[in-house]
Amino acid sequence: MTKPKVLISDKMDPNAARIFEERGCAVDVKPGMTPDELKAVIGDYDGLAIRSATKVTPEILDAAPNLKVIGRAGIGVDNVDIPYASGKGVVVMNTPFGNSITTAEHAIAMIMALARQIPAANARTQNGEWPKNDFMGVEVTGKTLGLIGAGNIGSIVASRALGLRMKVVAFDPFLTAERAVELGIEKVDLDTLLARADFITLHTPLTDQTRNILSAENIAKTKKGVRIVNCARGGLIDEAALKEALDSGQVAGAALDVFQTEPAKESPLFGTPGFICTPHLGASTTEAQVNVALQVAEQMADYLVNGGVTNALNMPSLSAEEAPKLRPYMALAERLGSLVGQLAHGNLTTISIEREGAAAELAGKPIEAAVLAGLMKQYSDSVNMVNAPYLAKERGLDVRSVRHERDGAYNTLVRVTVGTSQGDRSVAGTLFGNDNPRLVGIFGIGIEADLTGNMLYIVNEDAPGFIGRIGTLLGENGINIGTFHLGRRPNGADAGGEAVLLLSVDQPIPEGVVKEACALEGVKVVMPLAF
Ligand SMILES: NC(=O)c1ccc[n+]([C@@H]2O[C@H](COP(=O)([O-])OP(=O)(O)OC[C@H]3O[C@@H](n4cnc5c(N)ncnc54)[C@H](O)[C@@H]3O)[C@@H](O)[C@H]2O)c1
Ligand SMILES: O=C(O)CC[C@@H](O)C(=O)O
Repeated sequence: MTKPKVLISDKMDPNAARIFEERGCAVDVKPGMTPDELKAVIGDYDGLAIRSATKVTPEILDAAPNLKVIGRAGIGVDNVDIPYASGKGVVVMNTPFGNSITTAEHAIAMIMALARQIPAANARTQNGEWPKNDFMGVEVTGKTLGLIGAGNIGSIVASRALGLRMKVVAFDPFLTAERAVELGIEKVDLDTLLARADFITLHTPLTDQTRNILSAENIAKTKKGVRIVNCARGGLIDEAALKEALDSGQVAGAALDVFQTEPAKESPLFGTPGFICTPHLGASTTEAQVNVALQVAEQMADYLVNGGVTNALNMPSLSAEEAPKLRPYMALAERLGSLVGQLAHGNLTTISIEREGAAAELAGKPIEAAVLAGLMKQYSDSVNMVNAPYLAKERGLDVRSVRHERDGAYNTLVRVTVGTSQGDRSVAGTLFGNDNPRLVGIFGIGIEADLTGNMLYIVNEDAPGFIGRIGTLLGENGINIGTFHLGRRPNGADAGGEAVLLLSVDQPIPEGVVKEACALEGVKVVMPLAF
């Protein structure tokens, strides 16, 4: 088996390359490529490991037909076009905890640096000035810290600030009252935070809701002499408004690790009294970089080699332990999705995926994604488990997953039902011997078959002589029948009802033969299928 190929395109701790190699991937390390250079080589790779410098744009993704996974050694993935990657079926992962402590410590360092004006005092002292009277600081003890965003990093900042005997108030719409109590902080609305905080620190992602959360208007609501820290993302603060507020004294100090435009080689803020900055160093400690490099390489290799999914932003998680158990179910689910997609006519509006018996004990999302991949392949060639749920959503398909506790006739069963403008259509399958996907029902008719290769689905009046007629027709056209499966409606009835015939054949069935089969006496439906 050829090894999956991974490209590390940003500066990353060497442990990443070591782990990739140990886990069975071939790895190239090429930090600092231009977008054109990356575009020229990305087609060769199955995985791309990045930090923040590489921008994964639609143009790069279009040039990457083999790419299966992008791994961000860090938290923020704003340098990856995730919707576009999802549309291309590429998994995007990050390492959400590896650098949180380090970044929280950077925020605390910024708070202390602002409180005691350490950078300016350092520069002037080293300049030989000894400016002892110019740097009157403030204590942080007893002061109020306003956290905007109390997730991983925000809550670590809170714990350190409480250790420094600060009071902590937090604005975060997703912070529960219980979690606030657990953290020892007070949950408040944004205006209250702005009015009460002596120091404000930002720890949210950059979203439409958080962009310019510290706007001119909101900065005007702060306590006069507030000090502001941003170690999250540029764009959370209106930099022009911050400059004005520093000049007017509304804001006594501001410390930015991140800027609206990076690298920030120039800014009106540079040189402003009370302003300090670092070049996006929040995650830059040896410990954090080893953590994120190890994690990203482990996660990506796990996906490329074993199919395990951890910390993906566009796909449900799946442990390397679960992956082998789920693999035969994925094959079953994809074939059922494909079958129902090929058989159902009319406008598909809903799809329900039911799991019974052993299947009910497994993670539902990957099975759902595999059914959708099988179904959506009828509409597009480039569908896989990653992009199928997005494509289904785009088409307005209402997807439901149902887990039944009850025991049925099979010890494991997956049933897929699509709602169409012509009514519901349902197919069901099981695993034989734990890993052999097998169809056990079409549209309520019990029929057992492997879903494989080229097949022919026929519904006919259940009357003597039909099997001979279809056999003769295929034989006369040189088409060899591999397997032959029969079922009748209603299940267990005698002759005279409706029969279903599912044949596997050794070659695709020409259209002319399909037409001739349609013309046979008693035939209601003939459909060639392919798996
Ligand atoms: N400077 C660096 O080098 C560096 C390093 C790591 C992370 N980061 C950045 O730090 C930020 C926080 O990371 P994290 O790991 O704590 O993320 P997280 O997802 O754990 O926490 C983010 C928090 O923001 C909250 N939030 C979302 N929208 C909000 C809104 N409109 N108002 C208030 N709160 C809102 C969420 O509820 C969540 O609790 C991210 O932007 C990340 O990219 C920067
Ligand atoms: O990789 C870095 O140096 C920055 C990482 C940081 O911005 C993140 O979001 O994890």
